[in-house]
Amino acid sequence: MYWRRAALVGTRLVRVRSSSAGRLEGPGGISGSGMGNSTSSSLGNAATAPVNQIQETISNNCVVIFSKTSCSYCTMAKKLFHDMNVNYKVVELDMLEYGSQFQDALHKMTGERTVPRIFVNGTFIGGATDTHRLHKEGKLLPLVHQCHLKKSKREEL
Ligand SMILES: N[C@@H](CCC(=O)N[C@@H](CS)C(=O)NCC(=O)O)C(=O)O
Ligand code: FES
Repeated sequence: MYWRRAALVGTRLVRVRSSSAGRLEGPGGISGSGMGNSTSSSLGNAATAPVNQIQETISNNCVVIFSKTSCSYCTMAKKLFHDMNVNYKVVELDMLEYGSQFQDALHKMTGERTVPRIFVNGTFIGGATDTHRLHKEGKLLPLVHQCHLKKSKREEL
C-alpha cells in the first residue's frame, strides 16, 4: 500500500506560505508537505515552539527527513526511502522562513545542526551516512515496518 505514494512523495517539496487555511505559515511553521499523513493541529500555530512542532511532526509520520533542497546528501537520503517504496515526509528547511530556528531546535534535539536529520518511528536515526549504514545492516526497513504496524493497530481500535 505504500508504493503508490512513494512515487508521488519523493519529488515533492514542503510548501511555504501556502494560502490555504490551516496550513502553516509564519514563525514556527513546518508547512504542509507533499505527504498525505500530516494533519494536525500545532502545525500552523505560530505560538508553538519549533521543538514541539518537530515533535508533533515526527510522531505523526513514520519517516521524516529534515532536508535542504540544495543538499545532495539529502537527495540521497530521499532516494534511499523512495527506492525502498517507503512513504516519507520531507521538511525542506531552506524553504521555510524560520528554517534556521528549526535547525537550532534539531541541534538541541539531536546534537547536530547538519542536514539531513532523519527520524523513523519517532526516533532520531542519524544523518545520511548513518541511515545508509542502517539500511546496509538490514535494520532500516524493520524500523519502518514497526511503525506501520503500530499505526495500523492504532487504526483498528
Ligand atoms: N555525515 C553527515 C554529514 C552532514 C553534513 O555535513 N551536512 C552538511 C550539508 S551536506 C550541513 O548540514 N551543513 C550545515 C548546514 O547546511 O546548515 C550526514 O551524513 O548527514
Ligand atoms: S551535500 Fe552539500 S549541502 Fe549537503
